[in-house]
Amino acid sequence: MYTIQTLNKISQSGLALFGDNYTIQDNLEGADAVLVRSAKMHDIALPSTVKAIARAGAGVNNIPIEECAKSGIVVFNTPGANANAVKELVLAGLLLSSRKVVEGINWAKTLDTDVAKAVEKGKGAFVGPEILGKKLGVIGLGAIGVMVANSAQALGMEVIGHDPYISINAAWGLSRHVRHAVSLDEVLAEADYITVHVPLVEATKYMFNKEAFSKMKPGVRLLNFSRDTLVHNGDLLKAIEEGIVTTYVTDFPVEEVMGNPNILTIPHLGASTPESEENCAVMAVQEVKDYLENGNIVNSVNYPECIMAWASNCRLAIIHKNTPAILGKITAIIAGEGINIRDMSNRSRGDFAYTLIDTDTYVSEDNLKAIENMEHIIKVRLLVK
Ligand SMILES: NC(=O)C1=CN([C@@H]2O[C@H](COP(=O)(O)OP(=O)(O)OC[C@H]3O[C@@H](n4cnc5c(N)ncnc54)[C@H](O)[C@@H]3O)[C@@H](O)[C@H]2O)C=CC1
Ligand SMILES: O=C(O)C(=O)COP(=O)(O)O
Repeated sequence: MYTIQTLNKISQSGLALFGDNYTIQDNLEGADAVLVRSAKMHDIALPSTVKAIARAGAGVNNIPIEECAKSGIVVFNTPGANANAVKELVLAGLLLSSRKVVEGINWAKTLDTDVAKAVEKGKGAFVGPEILGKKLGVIGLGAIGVMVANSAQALGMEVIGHDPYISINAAWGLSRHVRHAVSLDEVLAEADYITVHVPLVEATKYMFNKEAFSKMKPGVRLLNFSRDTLVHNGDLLKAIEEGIVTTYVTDFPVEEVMGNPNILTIPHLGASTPESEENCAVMAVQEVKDYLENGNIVNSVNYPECIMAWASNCRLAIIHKNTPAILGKITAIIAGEGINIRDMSNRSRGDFAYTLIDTDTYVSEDNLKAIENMEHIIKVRLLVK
């Protein structure tokens, strides 16, 4: 039996996949794994029973992934599972940043008499440009950025993209019409519209600051469907005052940006579609189940990918530091008991590593303890098929 805690509302079609061997609860007591969306986990003390956290979504800045790695908690996310939902809202955001639809609707709501006449008289206040032929800069060409770039191109925009770390898969998916911008400055200088699709990490925090705004084309429209603090809000407000930014569309409103007529605040709706919620939940549940039951690691953000088909009925799943000679010591303990190893896989990522070992028979309690007590070993699990 396994116990799962959900920290946010997770789609039922995903949770149903857990099946009878799982209990789902809303507290951490005895939890083997946690499912989360945007809830902040940095201040939550996790019990030692927790082996995995799955973020049903893309961004993991709400989870202390380094600390989790140190204590042997594997953190997963669901790459691409909500990308289409975000792409569709970004396309809406592009249009809303241009045409004064929100302002116009709000004004129209105030009309109650002689409406048709008032509309024709007042509509001149809500003129906004078309996006056709305008230049869109896409910063970050991952799951979302690629979809946005391709769709904007199909809508007739000229698209330039910047991503120094673009993956081969993403590059394969990118339309050949999207021009490669070698530097961020190139995008800032040329684009009429800029949309940002990078993760929030130390290196990207406040990437839109005073210096970046000073390099932008006056009148630019900026879209942020990624995270609040990618943009320095104080510098943004000045850039709006100075006429550099015409409209800022954000999916991450905070107090500082509320009430500004040039800022459209969307209440973090990027991934809020039934399709995306289901996709994310299904992927997150599959990842957690595969890890808890088989020891396989797929789509982790703090541990290496490691997948091995069962070669016997007994498996050791060992999380350890990525340090020399550790495998020899583990296998020496197993061999000392006269147990044969049928298959083995060892993968590393930065300071951490993971080893799966399938043995002919069960390693004894004493020797499991001996492995657990070795220097650089973080967590040991014995799995049974
Ligand atoms: N508004 C919403 O509801 C949602 C927001 N997001 C946000 O969008 C972000 C991106 O999501 P995905 O596209 O799914 O992630 P992804 O991991 O597929 O793509 C991120 C891309 O950013 C690139 N990148 C990293 N640092 C960069 C830099 N300094 N300059 C340019 N490119 C850089 C990476 O190489 C990668 O290709 C997430 O991290 C999350 O913060 C994601 C899903 C929903
Ligand atoms: O996946 C992401 O990074 C998101 O921002 C989506 O967040 P949510 O799952 O809607 O709370």
